Amino acid sequence: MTTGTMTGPRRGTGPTEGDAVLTVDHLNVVYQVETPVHAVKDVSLTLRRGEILGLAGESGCGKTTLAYAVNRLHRPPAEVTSGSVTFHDRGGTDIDLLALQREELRRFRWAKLSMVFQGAMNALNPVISIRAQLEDVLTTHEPGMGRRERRRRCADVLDLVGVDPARMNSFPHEFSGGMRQRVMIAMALLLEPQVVIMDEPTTALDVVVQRGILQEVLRLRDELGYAVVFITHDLPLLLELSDRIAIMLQGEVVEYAPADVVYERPAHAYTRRLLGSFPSLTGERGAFVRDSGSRTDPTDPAAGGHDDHA
Ligand SMILES: Nc1ncnc2c1ncn2[C@@H]1O[C@H](COP(=O)(O)OP(=O)(O)OP(=O)(O)O)[C@@H](O)[C@H]1O
Repeated sequence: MTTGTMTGPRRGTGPTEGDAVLTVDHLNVVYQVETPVHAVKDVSLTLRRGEILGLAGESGCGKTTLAYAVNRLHRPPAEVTSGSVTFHDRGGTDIDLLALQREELRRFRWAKLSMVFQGAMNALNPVISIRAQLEDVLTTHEPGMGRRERRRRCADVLDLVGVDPARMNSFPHEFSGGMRQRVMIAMALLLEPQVVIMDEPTTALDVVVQRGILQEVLRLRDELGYAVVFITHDLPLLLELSDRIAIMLQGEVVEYAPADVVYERPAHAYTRRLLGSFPSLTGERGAFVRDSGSRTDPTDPAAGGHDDHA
């Protein structure tokens, strides 16, 4: 699915070289089934602080397997057979993610690195209020936080993603899909992580709602400084959003470069084929997520504002 026309790729204004927050080094993941599937092959990537890294490639190329392994969410038969994943914490400590024990991992996830999954809007518990679900994350990770502060943090984070905090006591079914997805993004930002992995976070939503949410993710990235690994089939969208893009093919990263370089001088034949398969990249070009300013006009549905209230 594409999100319509565009003006071109983002040009390198991203974070400076060297300030890495996450390093994936020669990572290999194999599904140990009867005929083993080598789903991630020798992948090396560096995510810089505050960077948006787009990960694209056709269905089955290993994007989700890679994202899960990075966050240690993979389950058997998936096995990391070699390589390393290092998180470079803000305080200067390096954390070997593949070596974390269960309790350390529990503390790490959401707090330092959070993930918004495919179809995440359906991950909310329908019979528990939004407030209770957000507060639950805070109670688990910040047990010392007082009730009033918890409530304030939940309200703040909902406000950040464009959900009226006055609706905090509502249940997920009272929200539209777009608003539920905003709540999931709020949850992912609740503990102010340094990295957010978004795996097809908005593909279930219509194009206008999708753009509104992604504009928000970009604006918040500028405000809060987290880095994003953004996974989608939608290459035109990735070109708009990302500082750098990695293209995967059959488990391997075959192209890894700034968005404008991928667009203008793709090195790999597969990238050229992929670019050619999106008419919006070769036809007339229109609005551009990044060019629409920090906040969209909520009264202008074409601008992808907050028109997805339930
Ligand atoms: N449980 C499993 N057992 C065996 N093979 C699997 C399993 N899960 C995934 N695979 C295989 O691993 C490869 C990578 O799958 P993965 O879901 O990571 O790809 P993807 O790029 O995220 O696809 P999509 O875009 O459709 O989500 C595919 O060949 C898939 O068939």
